[in-house]
Amino acid sequence: MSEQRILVTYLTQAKDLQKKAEAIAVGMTVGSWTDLPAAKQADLKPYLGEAVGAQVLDTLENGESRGLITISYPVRNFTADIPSLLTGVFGKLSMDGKIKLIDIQFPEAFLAAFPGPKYGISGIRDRLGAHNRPLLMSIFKSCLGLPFDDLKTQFRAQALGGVDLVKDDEIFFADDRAPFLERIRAFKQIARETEAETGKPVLYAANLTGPVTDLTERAKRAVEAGADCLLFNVLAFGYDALHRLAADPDVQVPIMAHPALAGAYYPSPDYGIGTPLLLGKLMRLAGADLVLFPSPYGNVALNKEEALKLAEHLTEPTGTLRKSFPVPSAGIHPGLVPQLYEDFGLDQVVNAGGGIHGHPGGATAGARAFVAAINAVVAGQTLEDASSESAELSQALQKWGTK
Ligand SMILES: CSCCC(=O)C(=O)COP(=O)(O)O
Repeated sequence: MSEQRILVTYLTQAKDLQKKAEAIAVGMTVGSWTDLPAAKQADLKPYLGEAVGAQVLDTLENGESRGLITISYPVRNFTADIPSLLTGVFGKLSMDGKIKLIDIQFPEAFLAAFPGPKYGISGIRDRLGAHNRPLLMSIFKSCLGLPFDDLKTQFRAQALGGVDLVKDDEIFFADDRAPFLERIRAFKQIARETEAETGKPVLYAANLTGPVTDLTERAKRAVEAGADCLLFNVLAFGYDALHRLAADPDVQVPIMAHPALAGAYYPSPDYGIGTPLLLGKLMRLAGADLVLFPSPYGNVALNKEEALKLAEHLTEPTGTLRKSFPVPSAGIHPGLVPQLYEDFGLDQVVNAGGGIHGHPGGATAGARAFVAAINAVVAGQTLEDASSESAELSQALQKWGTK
């Protein structure tokens, strides 16, 4: 493991990108190099970073070059966790002028220290018995402050429409009117009733909240209460909190990563962390079974190339890590299902809040419209054709159109 190296790519600008890369390679590892006596150099060499590439993309008006630099770091510099990794390759560097962390490539030995998703795409599909189509998820709109009975009614309505998963709103922390364990038990009972009626199971993703020191215990209690899945605000709690939940053998449920806070990291072209790494590679490494991210077409759209790369990182072969489900989200309505299918394929979760609850016929009709749209695209049918057999889909297309 000690001979292996981690390759890190940054987007930055400088008069001389190669020189900047060399300075970072030293500065982020042993601190100084040329000034060290030979004996000290020999001692520290195994820890020294190395500039392995500099690629100019643009020449700026001030004469500087803007481009990609790649630095290799010895694996021995890190402990097997994401806080060590991010601090080691981008900690103080993230505050040192225009520099954006774009990608990290891991050697097998480093990857092997991370268990990754416990269920992944295949485990979730097995649990639902749904293998040949995108899954469908509905989001509570909203949760905060609502009486428990209203939430039960909302849950039943969504489940009756045929969704595969229902998730809490990510801002549902103050849940005293519908406490975490009580609503897990109540929704489980409703899920049993709706499955008896529709023949379809539905999984409920409950928002896991609380002090970070209590998370594992709360997750275990959720599992004992019958939880199917946990929603988790990974960036707010930190990747390592997800890692520890995913690695715990008693937390036997899939974990769904919400991207809340991601906008504080990725939108700048010059600073922060690129989305494919932030919400793709690192979420999977930390153990997310499903990862929500802004789709390229909705109300908080992500650049399409980045969204596709992000999904690729969640699903491409990576060591022994299971694949995470891409969940392109925000502003999704049934008319977007053909585009979602074209872009993200079979292995995705179609996810909607407003696109289900805003249906003129209510949430059950909204979910049915999505089910009809998903079945249509998988069968190679147009939505227009499918809408002649689904009044709910027809109404949805009238309301939202197909773009
Ligand atoms: C920005 S990705 C997270 C999407 C999300 O959590 C959400 O509530 C989307 O709701 P919508 O009504 O836009 O489907």
